[in-house]
Amino acid sequence: MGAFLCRIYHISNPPKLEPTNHTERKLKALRFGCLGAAKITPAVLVRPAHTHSEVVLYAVATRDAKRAEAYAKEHGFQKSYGGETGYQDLIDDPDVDVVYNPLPNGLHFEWTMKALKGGKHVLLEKPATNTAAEAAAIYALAGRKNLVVLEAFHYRFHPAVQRVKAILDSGELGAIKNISVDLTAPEGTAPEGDIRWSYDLGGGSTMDPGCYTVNVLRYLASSNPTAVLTARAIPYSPRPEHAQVDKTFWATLALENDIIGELHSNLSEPKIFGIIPRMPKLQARVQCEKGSVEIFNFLIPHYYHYITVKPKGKGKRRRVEKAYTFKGAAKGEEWWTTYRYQLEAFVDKVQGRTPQTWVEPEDTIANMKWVEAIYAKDGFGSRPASKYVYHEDAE
Ligand SMILES: NC(=O)C1=CN([C@@H]2O[C@H](COP(=O)(O)OP(=O)(O)OC[C@H]3O[C@@H](n4cnc5c(N)ncnc54)[C@H](OP(=O)(O)O)[C@@H]3O)[C@@H](O)[C@H]2O)C=CC1
Ligand SMILES: O=C1OC[C@@H](O)[C@H](O)[C@H]1O
Repeated sequence: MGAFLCRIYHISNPPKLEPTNHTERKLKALRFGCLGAAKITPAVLVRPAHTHSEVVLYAVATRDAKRAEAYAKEHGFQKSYGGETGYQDLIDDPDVDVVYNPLPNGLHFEWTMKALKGGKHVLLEKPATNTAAEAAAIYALAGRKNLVVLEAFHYRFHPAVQRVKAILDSGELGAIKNISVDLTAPEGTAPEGDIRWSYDLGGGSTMDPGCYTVNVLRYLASSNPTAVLTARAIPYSPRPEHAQVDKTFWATLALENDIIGELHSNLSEPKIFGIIPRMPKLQARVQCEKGSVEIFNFLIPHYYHYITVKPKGKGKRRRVEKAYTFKGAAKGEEWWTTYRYQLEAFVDKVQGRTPQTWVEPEDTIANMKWVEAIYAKDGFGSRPASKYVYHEDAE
């Protein structure tokens, strides 16, 4: 219980670097510029930056200049840009090394392409884009310009989910037969007007929690789907503007090596009897020939998680594991969040070091491909492709 409370405390109040280190880090640190005043930025970038000696919270840009100033002051960014040209002004700032892009999904493509065009590395929120073709175009440009782009599937950087994969890869449980993933959020988590309910901005359950279910399925299976066997979704509301915005979806996929994947996400799980909020579901379960492994809370395991391994056979015993840090030399602390581990890897990659793990371009592109395939099967259709056109001669 003490360890749990200590971890929770440090997640919200990470120990800040000493002032001497703060001064030193200006020498070789990466200056981050952040697009928009998104709710997720403090967790993904601001708090992790406080404990990373090579990260400077340099600038933030929002569509409103006053809000940009206030946000910069509140979160410790040195500079702010605002108004209609704010995002582009931030990209054009020669002192920005890295752009963090947590804009609505439908704007990821345009602003990532613009940031790359401006010569910046990009930490890009999930899902990378609205379509697989857009994700491919981003990585093609990044490759040509020798810049780093990472789709922020933060959970992949934490030791917990890597431990589950290591158990599967060890062969202890034999071949994988079935993987089922559930990711749900209680009603009210995404209120009316939230970007997640806008088709034009790339919203919907399959795009939001759903993109993680596709990702963890592919990650644990170490293979890609071959077909979407079934898919069903329910719209957010009966209003015409929500006809293609899924509140919840279920899908069954066939994967290479005879694996079946069962995915479900709900962005607005109704209250029990209309009054009692439901607990979020955050599980991935893997059935294998010789047993099973399940992780509770693969998404944000830094708060709390457990991995239950049930090997089949005489004398084999069920065991429960936890992994807040890596065994061996890899960096980390009990209280490091998924986002902190992710920032470590991202900075390592940009600085030319080998990150502990990475989400490769093909992985991101394949994830978008299968998100789109689910939308094709359930009839909701892919989110609209961006109207932004990148001109090669503009490089
Ligand atoms: N990694 C993770 O754990 C999580 C990732 N995410 C991802 O991060 C992204 C942001 O999510 P979230 O923090 O909830 O988003 P918010 O709605 O809080 O922020 C989105 C930002 O986008 C900017 N924006 C620009 N154009 C528009 C527009 N037309 N409509 C609305 N906003 C606009 C706004 O910036 P401005 O201030 O300039 O007005 C706003 O601050 C999404 O891609 C989401 O999938 C979200 C939650 C968790
Ligand atoms: O990235 C995310 O993680 C948790 C979800 O509940 C949230 O909607 C999503 O954007």
